[in-house]
Amino acid sequence: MQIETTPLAGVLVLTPRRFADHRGFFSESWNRRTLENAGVNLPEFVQDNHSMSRDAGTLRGLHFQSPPHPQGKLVRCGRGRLFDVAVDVRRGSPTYGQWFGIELSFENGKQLWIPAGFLHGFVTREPDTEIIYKCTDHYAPECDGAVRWDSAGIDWQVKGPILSEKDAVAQTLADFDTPFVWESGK
Ligand SMILES: Cc1cn([C@H]2C[C@H](O)[C@@H](COP(=O)(O)OP(=O)(O)O[C@H]3O[C@H](C)C(=O)[C@H](O)[C@H]3O)O2)c(=O)[nH]c1=O
Repeated sequence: MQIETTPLAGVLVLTPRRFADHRGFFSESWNRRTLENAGVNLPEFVQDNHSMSRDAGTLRGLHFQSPPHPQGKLVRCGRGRLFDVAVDVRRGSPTYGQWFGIELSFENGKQLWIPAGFLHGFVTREPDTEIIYKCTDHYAPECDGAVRWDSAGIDWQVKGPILSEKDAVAQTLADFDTPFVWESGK
Protein backbone atom coordinates (compact mmCIF):
# COMPACT_ATOMS: atom_id res chain seq x y z
CA MET A 1 0.00 0.00 0.00
CA GLN A 2 1.46 3.37 -1.05
CA ILE A 3 0.31 6.28 1.14
CA GLU A 4 0.86 9.87 0.01
CA THR A 5 -0.03 13.12 1.78
CA THR A 6 -1.49 16.10 -0.11
CA PRO A 7 -1.30 19.87 0.43
CA LEU A 8 -4.64 19.59 2.32
CA ALA A 9 -4.01 18.24 5.84
CA GLY A 10 -5.86 14.95 6.32
CA VAL A 11 -6.46 14.23 2.62
CA LEU A 12 -4.47 11.18 1.51
CA VAL A 13 -3.80 9.31 -1.74
CA LEU A 14 -3.77 5.54 -1.18
CA THR A 15 -2.59 3.05 -3.81
CA PRO A 16 -3.18 -0.59 -2.85
CA ARG A 17 -0.77 -3.21 -4.12
CA ARG A 18 -1.83 -5.19 -7.21
CA PHE A 19 -0.76 -8.80 -7.74
CA ALA A 20 -0.63 -9.21 -11.51
CA ASP A 21 -0.45 -12.55 -13.29
CA HIS A 22 -1.47 -14.08 -16.60
CA ARG A 23 -5.17 -13.85 -15.58
CA GLY A 24 -5.12 -10.15 -14.68
CA PHE A 25 -4.65 -8.82 -11.12
CA PHE A 26 -5.77 -9.19 -7.49
CA SER A 27 -5.83 -6.31 -5.03
CA GLU A 28 -7.11 -5.76 -1.50
CA SER A 29 -9.08 -2.58 -2.20
CA TRP A 30 -9.72 -2.01 1.54
CA ASN A 31 -7.82 -3.42 4.53
CA ARG A 32 -8.02 -1.57 7.83
CA ARG A 33 -5.10 -3.50 9.34
CA THR A 34 -2.77 -2.62 6.44
CA LEU A 35 -3.44 1.09 6.99
CA GLU A 36 -3.20 0.89 10.79
CA ASN A 37 0.14 -0.90 10.47
CA ALA A 38 1.24 2.09 8.37
CA GLY A 39 0.00 4.50 11.04
CA VAL A 40 -3.19 5.54 9.24
CA ASN A 41 -6.34 5.21 11.38
CA LEU A 42 -9.45 6.00 9.38
CA PRO A 43 -12.89 6.26 11.00
CA GLU A 44 -15.35 3.37 10.71
CA PHE A 45 -17.14 3.08 7.34
CA VAL A 46 -20.86 2.32 7.46
CA GLN A 47 -22.03 2.74 3.85
CA ASP A 48 -20.62 1.96 0.40
CA ASN A 49 -21.78 3.99 -2.60
CA HIS A 50 -21.48 3.16 -6.28
CA SER A 51 -22.50 5.39 -9.17
CA MET A 52 -22.08 5.07 -12.93
CA SER A 53 -21.99 8.03 -15.27
CA ARG A 54 -22.75 7.22 -18.90
CA ASP A 55 -21.08 10.18 -20.59
CA ALA A 56 -17.60 11.66 -20.28
CA GLY A 57 -17.89 15.19 -18.90
CA THR A 58 -20.46 14.24 -16.26
CA LEU A 59 -19.79 16.27 -13.12
CA ARG A 60 -21.23 15.35 -9.71
CA GLY A 61 -20.56 17.85 -6.93
CA LEU A 62 -19.48 19.72 -5.02
CA HIS A 63 -21.29 17.86 -2.25
CA PHE A 64 -21.20 17.56 1.53
CA GLN A 65 -23.30 16.33 4.43
CA SER A 66 -23.40 18.79 7.33
CA PRO A 67 -23.23 17.85 11.01
CA PRO A 68 -24.59 15.84 12.76
CA HIS A 69 -23.99 13.51 9.79
CA PRO A 70 -20.80 14.66 8.08
CA GLN A 71 -19.22 12.06 5.82
CA GLY A 72 -15.61 11.11 5.31
CA LYS A 73 -15.18 9.30 1.97
CA LEU A 74 -12.68 6.80 0.61
CA VAL A 75 -13.09 7.09 -3.17
CA ARG A 76 -11.91 4.87 -6.02
CA CYS A 77 -12.74 4.35 -9.70
CA GLY A 78 -14.12 0.90 -10.54
CA ARG A 79 -14.28 1.44 -14.32
CA GLY A 80 -13.12 4.23 -16.63
CA ARG A 81 -11.40 7.42 -15.53
CA LEU A 82 -12.35 10.50 -13.49
CA PHE A 83 -10.90 13.62 -11.93
CA ASP A 84 -11.73 13.64 -8.23
CA VAL A 85 -11.62 16.83 -6.14
CA ALA A 86 -11.75 17.74 -2.45
CA VAL A 87 -12.22 21.36 -1.28
CA ASP A 88 -11.29 22.33 2.28
CA VAL A 89 -14.24 24.08 3.97
CA ARG A 90 -13.17 23.66 7.59
CA ARG A 91 -13.61 27.02 9.31
CA GLY A 92 -10.21 28.20 10.54
CA SER A 93 -8.23 25.81 8.36
CA PRO A 94 -5.04 27.33 6.93
CA THR A 95 -6.03 25.81 3.58
CA TYR A 96 -9.70 26.94 3.69
CA GLY A 97 -11.12 27.18 0.18
CA GLN A 98 -8.16 25.38 -1.38
CA TRP A 99 -8.73 22.30 -3.52
CA PHE A 100 -6.84 19.14 -4.38
CA GLY A 101 -7.62 17.05 -7.46
CA ILE A 102 -6.32 13.74 -8.74
CA GLU A 103 -7.12 11.40 -11.60
CA LEU A 104 -8.56 8.11 -10.33
CA SER A 105 -8.96 5.31 -12.83
CA PHE A 106 -9.44 1.56 -13.13
CA GLU A 107 -5.92 1.51 -14.54
CA ASN A 108 -4.11 3.44 -11.78
CA GLY A 109 -6.08 1.90 -8.88
CA LYS A 110 -5.54 5.03 -6.81
CA GLN A 111 -7.89 6.03 -3.99
CA LEU A 112 -8.54 9.39 -2.34
CA TRP A 113 -9.32 9.64 1.39
CA ILE A 114 -11.38 12.76 2.08
CA PRO A 115 -12.19 13.44 5.75
CA ALA A 116 -15.41 15.14 6.86
CA GLY A 117 -15.12 18.92 6.41
CA PHE A 118 -14.47 18.86 2.68
CA LEU A 119 -16.63 19.34 -0.39
CA HIS A 120 -16.36 16.40 -2.79
CA GLY A 121 -16.93 16.23 -6.51
CA PHE A 122 -15.67 14.57 -9.66
CA VAL A 123 -15.90 14.83 -13.41
CA THR A 124 -15.68 11.79 -15.66
CA ARG A 125 -13.03 11.58 -18.35
CA GLU A 126 -14.45 8.51 -20.15
CA PRO A 127 -17.93 7.09 -20.90
CA ASP A 128 -19.45 4.51 -18.50
CA THR A 129 -17.20 5.55 -15.62
CA GLU A 130 -18.00 4.02 -12.23
CA ILE A 131 -17.07 5.49 -8.84
CA ILE A 132 -17.15 3.41 -5.68
CA TYR A 133 -16.70 5.00 -2.26
CA LYS A 134 -16.92 4.13 1.41
CA CYS A 135 -18.62 6.64 3.74
CA THR A 136 -18.16 7.22 7.47
CA ASP A 137 -21.85 8.08 8.04
CA HIS A 138 -25.16 7.07 6.53
CA TYR A 139 -27.00 9.11 3.93
CA ALA A 140 -28.93 11.91 5.63
CA PRO A 141 -30.90 13.85 3.00
CA GLU A 142 -31.73 16.56 5.52
CA CYS A 143 -27.98 17.23 5.86
CA ASP A 144 -27.17 16.87 2.15
CA GLY A 145 -25.83 20.03 0.50
CA ALA A 146 -24.07 21.30 -2.61
CA VAL A 147 -21.79 24.14 -3.70
CA ARG A 148 -21.46 25.20 -7.34
CA TRP A 149 -18.81 23.25 -9.21
CA ASP A 150 -17.43 26.41 -10.86
CA SER A 151 -17.25 28.61 -7.75
CA ALA A 152 -14.12 27.19 -6.13
CA GLY A 153 -11.51 27.95 -8.80
CA ILE A 154 -11.12 24.27 -9.69
CA ASP A 155 -9.42 23.51 -13.00
CA TRP A 156 -11.85 20.77 -14.08
CA GLN A 157 -10.60 20.81 -17.68
CA VAL A 158 -14.18 20.43 -18.88
CA LYS A 159 -16.56 22.78 -20.68
CA GLY A 160 -20.35 22.54 -20.27
CA PRO A 161 -20.37 19.50 -17.96
CA ILE A 162 -23.45 17.33 -17.55
CA LEU A 163 -24.98 18.27 -14.17
CA SER A 164 -27.95 17.22 -12.05
CA GLU A 165 -30.68 19.83 -11.55
CA LYS A 166 -29.55 20.15 -7.94
CA ASP A 167 -25.93 20.84 -8.88
CA ALA A 168 -26.88 23.33 -11.58
CA VAL A 169 -28.52 25.65 -9.03
CA ALA A 170 -26.21 25.15 -6.01
CA GLN A 171 -24.91 28.03 -3.90
CA THR A 172 -21.47 29.47 -4.57
CA LEU A 173 -18.51 28.81 -2.29
CA ALA A 174 -18.48 32.53 -1.44
CA ASP A 175 -22.06 32.25 -0.14
CA PHE A 176 -21.44 28.96 1.67
CA ASP A 177 -21.60 29.29 5.47
CA THR A 178 -19.52 26.28 6.39
CA PRO A 179 -20.80 24.11 9.27
CA PHE A 180 -17.36 22.51 9.70
CA VAL A 181 -14.64 23.63 12.15
CA TRP A 182 -10.90 23.01 11.67
CA GLU A 183 -9.51 20.79 14.43
CA SER A 184 -5.74 21.04 14.02
CA GLY A 185 -3.94 17.75 13.99
CA LYS A 186 -6.99 15.87 12.70
C1 LIG B 1 -25.79 10.26 -2.03
C2 LIG B 1 -26.99 9.37 -1.94
C3 LIG B 1 -28.08 9.52 -2.77
N1 LIG B 1 -29.15 8.69 -2.67
C4 LIG B 1 -30.26 8.86 -3.61
C5 LIG B 1 -30.86 10.25 -3.61
C6 LIG B 1 -31.26 10.48 -5.04
O1 LIG B 1 -32.59 10.02 -5.25
C7 LIG B 1 -30.32 9.59 -5.84
C8 LIG B 1 -29.23 10.37 -6.55
O2 LIG B 1 -28.60 11.19 -5.57
P1 LIG B 1 -27.61 12.35 -6.01
O3 LIG B 1 -28.16 13.03 -7.23
O4 LIG B 1 -27.35 13.21 -4.79
O5 LIG B 1 -26.31 11.53 -6.39
P2 LIG B 1 -24.87 12.19 -6.74
O6 LIG B 1 -25.07 13.45 -7.55
O7 LIG B 1 -24.06 11.09 -7.28
O8 LIG B 1 -24.34 12.64 -5.33
C9 LIG B 1 -23.20 12.05 -4.74
O9 LIG B 1 -22.08 12.51 -5.46
C10 LIG B 1 -21.07 13.18 -4.76
C11 LIG B 1 -19.82 13.17 -5.60
C12 LIG B 1 -20.83 12.68 -3.39
O10 LIG B 1 -19.71 12.68 -2.88
C13 LIG B 1 -21.99 12.28 -2.59
O11 LIG B 1 -21.85 10.95 -2.09
C14 LIG B 1 -23.26 12.39 -3.28
O12 LIG B 1 -23.71 13.70 -3.08
O13 LIG B 1 -29.73 8.68 -4.91
C15 LIG B 1 -29.23 7.69 -1.71
O14 LIG B 1 -30.23 6.94 -1.61
N2 LIG B 1 -28.16 7.54 -0.86
C16 LIG B 1 -27.04 8.34 -0.92
O15 LIG B 1 -26.10 8.14 -0.13
